[in-house]
Amino acid sequence: MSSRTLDQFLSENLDDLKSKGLYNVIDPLQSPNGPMITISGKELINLSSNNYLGLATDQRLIDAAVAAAQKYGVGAGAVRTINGTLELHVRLEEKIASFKQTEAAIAYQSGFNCNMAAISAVMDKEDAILSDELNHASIIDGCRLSRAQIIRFNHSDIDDLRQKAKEAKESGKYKKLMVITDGVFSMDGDIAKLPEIVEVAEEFDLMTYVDDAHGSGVLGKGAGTVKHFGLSDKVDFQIGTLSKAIGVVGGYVAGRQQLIDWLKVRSRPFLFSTALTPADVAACITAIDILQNSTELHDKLWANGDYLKKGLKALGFNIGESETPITPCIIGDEQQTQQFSKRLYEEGVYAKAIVFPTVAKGTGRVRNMPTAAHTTEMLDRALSIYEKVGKEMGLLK
Ligand SMILES: Cc1ncc(COP(=O)(O)O)c(C=O)c1O
Repeated sequence: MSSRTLDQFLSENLDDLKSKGLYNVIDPLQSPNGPMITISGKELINLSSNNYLGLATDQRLIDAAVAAAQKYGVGAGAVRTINGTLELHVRLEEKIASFKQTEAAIAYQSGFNCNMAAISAVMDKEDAILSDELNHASIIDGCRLSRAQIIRFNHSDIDDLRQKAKEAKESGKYKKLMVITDGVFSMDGDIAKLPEIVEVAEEFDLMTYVDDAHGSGVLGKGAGTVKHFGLSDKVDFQIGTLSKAIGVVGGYVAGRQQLIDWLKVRSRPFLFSTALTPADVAACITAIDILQNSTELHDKLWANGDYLKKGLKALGFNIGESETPITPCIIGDEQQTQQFSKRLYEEGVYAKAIVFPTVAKGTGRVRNMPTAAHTTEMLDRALSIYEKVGKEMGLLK
């Protein structure tokens, strides 16, 4: 018998979400998550995946995954510290460290897990964290879990960060201070002002933590935002995901050997959750190998990003201030944004509407994620659908 309290809680809250149009219905894919996808039998141009380089469907990764599953089986069998560490995990961590130009690295089961793990292994209730107000949910949850004081600074506002860092330092209330930022902000495609953030960190002795989920594989010729700015020896924690440009699943911290040694004995998802599967790990190693040996996919991604941006701008859409291939198409009104995304879908483009509370009220947008796997024909077709729907809805002249 189910609890009446639970039933009441769920009905009330589900009804509330549905009445506000905030209940997210999930459309399962009937195809791989490539540049074209199939949903409910309908073929669509996919502009909503984080598979930036097209590696999620790359045959070289698939072959590596199959070979690893045949050699090691489908599961790691235990947590890393019992006997779930296969030689493949060690190779992956060495590979990440060489990719990121750090002394060492540690891999986790997801990027989300990684932020929960790393922040709480180092920070505690006597500490404070300066966190960009637009940081990802996993950073926010990792900060909360650590029980440190969270001090939010205005998005990419270095004066605000400096002022708050100064106050925190001079208050004498905290043992350790850390500044955390995304490397690339996924809703607008803007890049964190890392050189200035590092300067403030040096001034007030802050640890530096950069979550480069959307910058790895994309900036710094693939090595990420920290490399893009030449700051590999200035950032303490370089976080990344293996699920976006790398195309598989997992997350990691790259940094100094001592930091990684500490995370291996103190970060709870490493100690208490089963290791990444052999197939995932082998595919990740192959992906990083590809990125280290060629910039072809990276260059294609940027070329496609520029092409889509120019096309949308020429049509008259507001594409914001993105500095990366992420291309928002800002509509404003929430309902109109939802309607726009729905019409794009009907015409053959899958581009999700992103509205409040994920972004500020009145800045609803359809977010486009071009990838290296899109062809010019696909992008041209998407642009002509944008034009048709934009005109039909009175969004374009
Ligand atoms: C900045 C940031 N960090 C972490 C994550 C979580 O990564 P994963 O999907 O690998 O768990 C995401 C994913 O959306 C992200 O955007």
